Amino acid sequence: MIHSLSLASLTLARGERTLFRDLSLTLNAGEAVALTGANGAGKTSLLRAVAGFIRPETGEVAFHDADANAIDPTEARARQVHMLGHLEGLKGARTAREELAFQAGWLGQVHGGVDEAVQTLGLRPLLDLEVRKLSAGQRRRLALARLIAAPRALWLLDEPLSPLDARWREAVGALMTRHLDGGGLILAAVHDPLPIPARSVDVGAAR
Ligand SMILES: Nc1ncnc2c1ncn2[C@@H]1O[C@H](COP(=O)(O)OP(=O)(O)OP(=O)(O)O)[C@@H](O)[C@H]1O
Repeated sequence: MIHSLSLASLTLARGERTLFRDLSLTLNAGEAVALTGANGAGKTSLLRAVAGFIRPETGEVAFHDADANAIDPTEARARQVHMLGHLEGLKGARTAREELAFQAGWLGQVHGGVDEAVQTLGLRPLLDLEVRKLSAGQRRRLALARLIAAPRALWLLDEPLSPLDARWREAVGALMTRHLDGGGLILAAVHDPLPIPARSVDVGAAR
């Protein structure tokens, strides 16, 4: 299981533009880091680089287990990392129930995981609605279900709380705390502080 994530001297560019240079960061089991910075600073791009969707110009993303052995990045990303982006990866024409079943099949749910996610995220009244008919906050809760249904060590979350109301921010905060208490890791791009203790890293400062 991933016990630490390290970013060493990462430089990221999109097109002609360098977003940031030489960003280094270590995240250990039980810790959360909040990536901050202005619009366009590169927070989402950094999450995507950790997830393996963008190749850095320089530097390295490495995953280690509890014995400090390197985990093959492809293996780590395929089985031990959740990336939850703005677009959430949901299909509008599916019902919430179909979406949950699809996600669970795709990601490999634990026994009873979907039921637990439905319960924890208050999804029961939404199950027969098409995803496109859900509000932004309801859709986000549906997207967050995969974190419960198919547990993985490292959560990469892009503004996870932004569409949620106070009640669900608190509930997702409790979910994050439980994840960290169980040895999980959270790297989240945010504009507002996370409702859990987290180190802040200003992506915009690494220029
Ligand atoms: N696919 C892409 N091709 C080219 N440029 C891109 C691409 N995706 C993002 N960018 C550019 O990279 C820069 C950083 O974008 P990114 O989404 O990482 O910023 P961010 O810090 O997450 O911003 P925000 O706070 O607005 O979400 C932006 O200038 C954006 O236009």
